[in-house]
Amino acid sequence: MQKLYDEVSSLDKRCYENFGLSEDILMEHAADGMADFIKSKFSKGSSVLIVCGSGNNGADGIALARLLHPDYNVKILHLKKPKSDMAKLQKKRLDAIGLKECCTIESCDVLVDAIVGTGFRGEFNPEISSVIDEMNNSDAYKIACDVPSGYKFFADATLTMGALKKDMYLDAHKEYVGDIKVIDLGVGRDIYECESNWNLLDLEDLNLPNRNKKDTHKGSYGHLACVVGEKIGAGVLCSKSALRFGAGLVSVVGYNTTNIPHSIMSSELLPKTTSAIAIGMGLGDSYSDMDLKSFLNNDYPLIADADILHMDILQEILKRENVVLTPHAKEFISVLRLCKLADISVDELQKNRFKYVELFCKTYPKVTLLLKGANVIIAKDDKFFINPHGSSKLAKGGSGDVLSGLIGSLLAQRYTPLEATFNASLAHVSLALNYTGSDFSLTPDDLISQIGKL
Ligand SMILES: NC(=O)C1=CN([C@@H]2O[C@H](COP(=O)(O)OP(=O)(O)OC[C@H]3O[C@@H](n4cnc5c(N)ncnc54)[C@H](O)[C@@H]3O)[C@@H](O)[C@H]2O)[C@H](O)CC1
Ligand SMILES: [K+]
Repeated sequence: MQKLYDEVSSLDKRCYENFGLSEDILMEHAADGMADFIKSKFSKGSSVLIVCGSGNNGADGIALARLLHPDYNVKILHLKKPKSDMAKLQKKRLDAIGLKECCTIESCDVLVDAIVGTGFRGEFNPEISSVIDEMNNSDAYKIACDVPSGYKFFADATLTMGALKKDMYLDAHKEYVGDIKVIDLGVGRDIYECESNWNLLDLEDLNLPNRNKKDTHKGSYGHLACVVGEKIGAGVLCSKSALRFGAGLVSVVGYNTTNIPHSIMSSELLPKTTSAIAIGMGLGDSYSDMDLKSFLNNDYPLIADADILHMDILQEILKRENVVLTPHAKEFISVLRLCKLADISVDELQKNRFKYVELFCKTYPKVTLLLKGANVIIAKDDKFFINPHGSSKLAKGGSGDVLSGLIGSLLAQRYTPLEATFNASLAHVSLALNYTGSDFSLTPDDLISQIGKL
């Protein structure tokens, strides 16, 4: 797990004040980290074009040019005259060793975007936009210094300074960042970083269910009751995934339980041995609120997904102690509307995913939320996690039902709601990563059949 930050200038300040490391020292380490990265990937003599802006992001780029010259065929393009004190200082140092400047985006092996970093505001003017378009059309290996400029530069790798920035994990930014690597700035990351409520999940954080105890039986692993309605297929996918992920027993529950697999049980009412409930997937609108209340008149841990996220009964669900909500963007705006927290468009949500998740969690601190997306957000109270390992392979009907089953299974096996949710989410993305077929071909059944190989 790695920490994520809204901003790192306060962390830089700690370096100046607590460790006697000046801005200059931090910048030299930033440039050195980028130089090491390039040296590890490209042999001496490779051509490197560095495009610089006028602030400290540009200054990082100018320092990089000095460190690579003359072993590499370095060219520098100043889009604007150096303006910040550090950019002026770095330019003076570079001028002292003499380096060719160029004025167009020439063909090169490595192209470094040091136009703007965290100081970017507003929009680019057409001139800079067209340079970035040219850079994007280059065949070079593309490196973003700190962050891709304005999230318009398509990087193969983003070399980010000091610590991970939350903004890099906004869904829309996933196209631009490429592989992300943190560069240490003169002190180890553990020393540079301070507390943060936001964390990035690593695949290694996955904690799978275990069967280490020998004297057990199916009841030891819980019983998930999956309340199904009109579209039975969704409930079946959820149930099959839950059973495969270790729940001792799984039942589909409701009025429509025909044609279900032999391994799944069925009943009209909640089974007595129920230890967790999954509700919402394929529910349709055939149940009255009274019917639904009969499934909710208990305090079992519960995962709510899909159709139920649009229903008034959600208010009742949110009062429960151990509840997990797994909306996608459209469902989350419905949840926010039902809760009278915000009436917003999907677009507004996607631009401000972190803010609206924080708003929801502040109002419902007992609820665990998983907001689906290119980068999944998992949150409870003041703890926030981003799972960035999902891929477009998962963009298919039924993937979410499998995820609900994984969460429900862990809830039934008595993981806490937060643990159940982030472990299920990590398992879900791992299933897609492990799938060896073509990207477009993954089906929910493929996901379920991979569970046994985790
Ligand atoms: N710990 C760290 O992350 C460190 C980061 N470093 C680098 O410093 C930059 C941030 O530098 P700063 O000077 O604050 O800002 P920028 O260079 O990103 O941008 C300011 C620069 O850009 C111009 N500008 C702003 N908006 C626009 C716009 N819409 N169009 C055109 N130009 C724009 C503005 O006029 C300024 O001139 C960080 O990203 C790192 O790369 C340090 O190296 C040390 C530690
Ligand atoms: K940049």
